[in-house]
Amino acid sequence: MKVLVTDPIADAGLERLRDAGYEVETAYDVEGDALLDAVADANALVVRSGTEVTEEVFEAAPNLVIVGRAGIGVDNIDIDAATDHGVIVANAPEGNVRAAAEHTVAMAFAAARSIPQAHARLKNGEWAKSDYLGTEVNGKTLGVVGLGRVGQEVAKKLGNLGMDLVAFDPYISEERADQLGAELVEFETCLERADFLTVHTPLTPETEGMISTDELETMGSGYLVNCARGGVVDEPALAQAVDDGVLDGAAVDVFADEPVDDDNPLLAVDDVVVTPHLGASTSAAQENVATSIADQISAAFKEEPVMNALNAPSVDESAFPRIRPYIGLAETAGKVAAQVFDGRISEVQVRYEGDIAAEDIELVTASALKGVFEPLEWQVNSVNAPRIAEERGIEVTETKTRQTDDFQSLITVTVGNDEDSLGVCGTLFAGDDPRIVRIDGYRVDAIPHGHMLVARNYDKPGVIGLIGTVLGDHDINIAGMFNARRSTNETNGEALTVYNLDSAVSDEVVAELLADERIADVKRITLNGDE
Ligand SMILES: NC(=O)c1ccc[n+]([C@@H]2O[C@H](COP(=O)([O-])OP(=O)(O)OC[C@H]3O[C@@H](n4cnc5c(N)ncnc54)[C@H](O)[C@@H]3O)[C@@H](O)[C@H]2O)c1
Ligand SMILES: O=C(O)[C@H](O)COP(=O)(O)O
Repeated sequence: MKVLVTDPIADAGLERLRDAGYEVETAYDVEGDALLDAVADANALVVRSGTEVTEEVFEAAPNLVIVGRAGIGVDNIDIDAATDHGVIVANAPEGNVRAAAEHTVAMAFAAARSIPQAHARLKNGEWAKSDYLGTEVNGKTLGVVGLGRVGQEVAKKLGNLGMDLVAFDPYISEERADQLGAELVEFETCLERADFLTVHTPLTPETEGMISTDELETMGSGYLVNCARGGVVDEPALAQAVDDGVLDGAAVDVFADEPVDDDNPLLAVDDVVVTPHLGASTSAAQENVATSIADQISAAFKEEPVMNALNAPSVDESAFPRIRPYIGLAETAGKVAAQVFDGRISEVQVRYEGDIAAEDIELVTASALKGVFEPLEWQVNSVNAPRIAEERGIEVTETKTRQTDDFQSLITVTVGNDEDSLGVCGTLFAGDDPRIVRIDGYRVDAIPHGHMLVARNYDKPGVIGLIGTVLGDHDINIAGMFNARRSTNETNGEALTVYNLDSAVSDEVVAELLADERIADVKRITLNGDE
C-alpha cells in the first residue's frame, strides 16, 4: 500500500506508516498536474491545509482508500467528491486543539499589548515605550463565536484570566456553555458585548463572510482574533475597520488565500498582528495529529473502523469486534438477494433480529447496500453505498427486533420494487461462520462462497439428477448442495436448490437447464472467495 504525503507532517507519523509496512512518498507542495501524477497510484493521501483535494484529485486516484487530514479543518477537501468516489476522509480533531487555543490567547495578548510592533521597533533600535498603552484582559468580556473544541479551550483559558464569557454557537447546548461559565447569546449580542471577539467556527457556506463591515461596526471597539479559518472574517472589511479606528486592533493567523499575497490589506495595517497559520504548529500537536492519521490509515487499509471518518459510517472501537463478522454477512446476503431477484430494485430493507439488533448497525447496513449494488456493477463501497442509494432513489429501511425464533442473530436483506420482492437471510454459526439460511422464504443451509447456482424447480423425481448431469457434462464439479421445499409437507410443488460449485456456470449451461420444463428458473451467484 502506498501513502502519499503532500504537506509536511511530523516524523513520528511517517515512521508509524513505514513501520506498518507501507510505502511512504513525501511530495510536499505539489499541485496541479504534478499532484494528479503523484496521487495516481496512491492508496492513501495525507494532507494538512496546504493541499487542495478536489474532484480532479479523486478522479486521478483510482486506488485511493482514504484521505487523512493531519489536523482539524477539512475545507480544502471536497468531501462530497470523496464520498462519490468511495474514499474515506478522516481528520485528527483533537491533537492540535490545545496548540490552537494557546496560539489564540497569545494572539489576543499580542494585539492588546502591541507586542510584535514594539518588538520590531526595539530591534530597530527604537525605545518606543511611550507609544504603547495596552489593554488588560482581566474584567473584559470575551465573545466566542463557535464554542467547539478550540473555542471552549480558549474560553477556559481566558476565563481563568478574569474575562467574562459570552458565546454564539447555534449548535451547542446551554448546559455545555453553563459548565464553562459562558452565557450563550445571539450573534449580535455577542458582537456588542465583546471587548475581545474570537472566532472558532469551521469555514462553511454559512460562516463564510459572517463577520464583515456591519458586524465590525456592531462591535464598535475592542479586538478581533481569528485563528480559525480565513474567509470567515472579510479581510478588506477588517483591515478598514482597524485602520479607521472602529476596532482597536486585530490578530489574524488564517487567511482566505494562503500563503497570502503581498497586497493582502491586512498586512498593511499596523494594528493588525499576523502569523502565517501557526495555530497548530507545535511539536506536540504535530506529533499528535500525524500519529492519529497514521493509525487511521492503517485502520482503513485493514477495513477496520476509522475513528474520525467524516463521510463513512463509524463504529465504536470496542463494539467493532462484535459487529465485524456481520459486515461480511450483510454484504453477502445483499449480493445473493440482488443476484437472485428478477427486476429493478427500488427498495432495500435490512432487518436485524436477535443480538445484532442491540448493536450500532450503520456500517452493517452500508455493507448490505454495497452487496446489493456490487452485482449491478456500480462502483461501490460502504462509504458511498448510502449516497448511491439516495441518488438513485432507492428507499432504504432498517428494522430491528431483539427477538428471533431460531438463531442468535439473523440479518435479512430484502430487495424489491412496487410489484415484487425477495429476501435473503443470513446468520453466523459458532459466532463467525456465515450461512445463508433462507432465500425467498425457502429454508436452506448454504455456505456462501465462490460460484453458486440457485435453481427453482418443480419438485418432481429426477430433476436433481438432471441438474447434476448437465453440470457434470460441462465439467462443473458440485462442492455442496441443499434442496428445500417451501413447506416440508408439500409434494409436487416448487422447490429451490442451492449449489456450491467449483467453477462458473456458462450461459450455455443455463440455457440447457432451462430447456427442461421442470426447471422454472436458474440464477448464478458469484461471491468472493473469502465470503
Ligand atoms: N489556526 C490553526 O492552525 C487552527 C488550529 C486548529 C483548528 N483551527 C480551526 O479552528 C476552527 C475550530 O476548530 P474546532 O476543533 O474547535 O472545531 P469544532 O467543530 O470542535 O467547533 C466548531 C464550532 O463552531 C460551531 N459553529 C458552526 N457553525 C457556526 C455558526 N454559523 N455560527 C457559530 N458557531 C458555529 C459549531 O457548532 C462548533 O461548536 C476550525 O475552523 C479549525 O479548522 C485552526
Ligand atoms: O485546521 C487545522 O487543524 C489547523 O488550521 C492547522 O492547519 P495546518 O495543519 O495546515 O497547520
